Amino acid sequence: MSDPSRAGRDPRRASRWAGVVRTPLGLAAVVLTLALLVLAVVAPMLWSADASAVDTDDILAGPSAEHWAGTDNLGRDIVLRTLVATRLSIGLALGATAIAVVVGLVLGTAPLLLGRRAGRAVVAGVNVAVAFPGLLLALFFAVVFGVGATGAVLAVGFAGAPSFARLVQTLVAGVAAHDYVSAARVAGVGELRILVRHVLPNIAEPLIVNATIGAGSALLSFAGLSFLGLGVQAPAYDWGRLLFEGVGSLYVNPAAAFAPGAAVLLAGLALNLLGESAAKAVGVASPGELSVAPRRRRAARATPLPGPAEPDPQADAPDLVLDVRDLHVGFPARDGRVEPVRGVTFAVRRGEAVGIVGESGSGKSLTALAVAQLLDDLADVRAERLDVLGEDLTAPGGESRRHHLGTSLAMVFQDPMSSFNPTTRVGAQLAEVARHHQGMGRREAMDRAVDRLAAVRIDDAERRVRQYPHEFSGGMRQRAMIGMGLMGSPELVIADEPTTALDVTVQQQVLDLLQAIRRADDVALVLISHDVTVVGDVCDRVLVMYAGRVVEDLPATGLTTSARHPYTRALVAAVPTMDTDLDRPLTVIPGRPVDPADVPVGCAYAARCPLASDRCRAEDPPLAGDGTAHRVACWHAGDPIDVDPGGRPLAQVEAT
Ligand SMILES: Nc1ncnc2c1ncn2[C@@H]1O[C@H](COP(=O)(O)OP(=O)(O)OP(=O)(O)O)[C@@H](O)[C@H]1O
Repeated sequence: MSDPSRAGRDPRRASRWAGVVRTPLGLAAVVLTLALLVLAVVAPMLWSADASAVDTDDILAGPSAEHWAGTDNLGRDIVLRTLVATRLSIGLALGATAIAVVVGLVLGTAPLLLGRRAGRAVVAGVNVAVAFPGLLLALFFAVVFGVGATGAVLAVGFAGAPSFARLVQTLVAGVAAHDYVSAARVAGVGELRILVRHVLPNIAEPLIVNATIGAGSALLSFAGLSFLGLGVQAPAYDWGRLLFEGVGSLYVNPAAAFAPGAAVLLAGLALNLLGESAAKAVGVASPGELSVAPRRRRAARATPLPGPAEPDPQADAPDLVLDVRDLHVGFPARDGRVEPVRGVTFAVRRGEAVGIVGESGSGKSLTALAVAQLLDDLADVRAERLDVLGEDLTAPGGESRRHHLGTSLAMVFQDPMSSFNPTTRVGAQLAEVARHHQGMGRREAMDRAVDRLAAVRIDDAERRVRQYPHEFSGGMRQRAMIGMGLMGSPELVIADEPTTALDVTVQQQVLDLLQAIRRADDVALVLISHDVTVVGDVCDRVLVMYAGRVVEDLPATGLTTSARHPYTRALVAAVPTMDTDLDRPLTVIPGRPVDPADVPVGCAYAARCPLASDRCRAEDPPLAGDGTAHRVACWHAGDPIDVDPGGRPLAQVEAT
């Protein structure tokens, strides 16, 4: 019987690497590199003695049948010496590359592991170092570490480290922005473990490719250092040293410099071509194609705001899982600061399903990310209160908070493809949560993963846990993501557009699943969507967001009948129903959503609102309750809107 774990091994990865030899250039590079490595091993064994044999009768001889590249000033054969020098030359280059990669990895991953300030200092230091030409740095370090082979290895290694550090920073930042890293953070997994388990495996390929190219450059740097007399010292010799000696007799025997020069050229070319071919085959960027590192994501802690903001009327309920008051999320911008979330207040009770709707850019996701502590470290999160499952996120938290939220808060992201680490089997990713938080052993955690996959209605869960994410369909991946949330005992599930990326046929399955989980264990659900119908069907209550604020908070059942804010009414009117006259253009909300960098005075919706008055353009209405659970922020809440015979607000018809 075949081993299912083997069956699940990612075959695409291996075949990508095999693609290196499918191009003539790649094949030539592989053959040349292998030949070099073989030579490095066998040449000193075969010809070391002959290459050192002094022949005072035949010094500085030109090329001949016996000595193809002539002899040096002690009558030693140049070709043999060049062949024997392969081992030291390649060895030194690989040693220096290893140093560059290790130091680069330490510096490149530091921003992820260290705090914001220290991380930035490291990034700044690396940026300054990258600005210096590599050879200049190598010369500087060669002087610092002293003349000789060891000093040269350290010099070339440290000189190459900044560009590797920059590369690693870029790669780490790219991977750290993926949802599976966010998911691991929500699960309370520490940064070091995230780095080892999720980040490093996903940057290994580009790192190997770039290290190969780096080895080619190191080889050239060595030749340069030895040529300048700063590298390998006699009686040892590498290609650079031979070049140095050959140049001394250039006018007597030019071939003495040509042979080691050609070796450096060939070896450098082989390694560079190999790296470039691998980059193309594997589909990663080589150093020249890499851009400046994008920002990484790390939990931005909320700063307490002085109160008081008017609480959600149900904030006094004893069973709150979420109590958010006056939440602001800002980012540094060119002209100071933009604030896409501008004072959001709401509460969610145990077992309650609350939907958040609004057009793109209204601040829905930022609100959810602030609650899950997943915002970029540049985000400035302020709140009068930000209590999640009884944990005060405006206060510093420790391991126990991480543990509590890791098992009680689950996050489901929009893109099921990026929600899982592509290099790790699904079961192992689910099991990580149980092993980390519940202290389960490998077997027990895997059993639970199987159980949870079965709970989210994935057939043949025993086999599926051993598969990689790409072997799952989109809908299955999304269900598996929900299954990951169920590895602990969640009390709150935050789902950010969980069905947007899915086929319509599986959307309903995922929504049904969320409903079933909620009902079975009295789990609270915050469902973010731009689809009013989805939220209306699934949730008990709906928060309507506009320009970073909640403009209406109403029971889901009242969405079509008792919405009072003109924006909510417009959102509902924009959804086609069975009665919609399909011969007429569909209703749209005129104008554009507000740019967070340019929020107008007064009500942000005024410019698009058919009811807008002078007061609306001057004063921003507060989110006020009417004694029931219904809250609305509008000076004209519930006023009739003149409509045309098709039910479209007249102001909107004019504008469209
Ligand atoms: N890191 C950031 N820096 C600056 N602005 C940001 C950042 N992240 C988000 N924004 C801005 O904040 C606003 C709200 O973003 P958010 O993702 O919360 O919107 P949303 O309502 O969830 O929209 P969508 O439905 O498109 O996801 C957007 O205008 C966005 O451009």
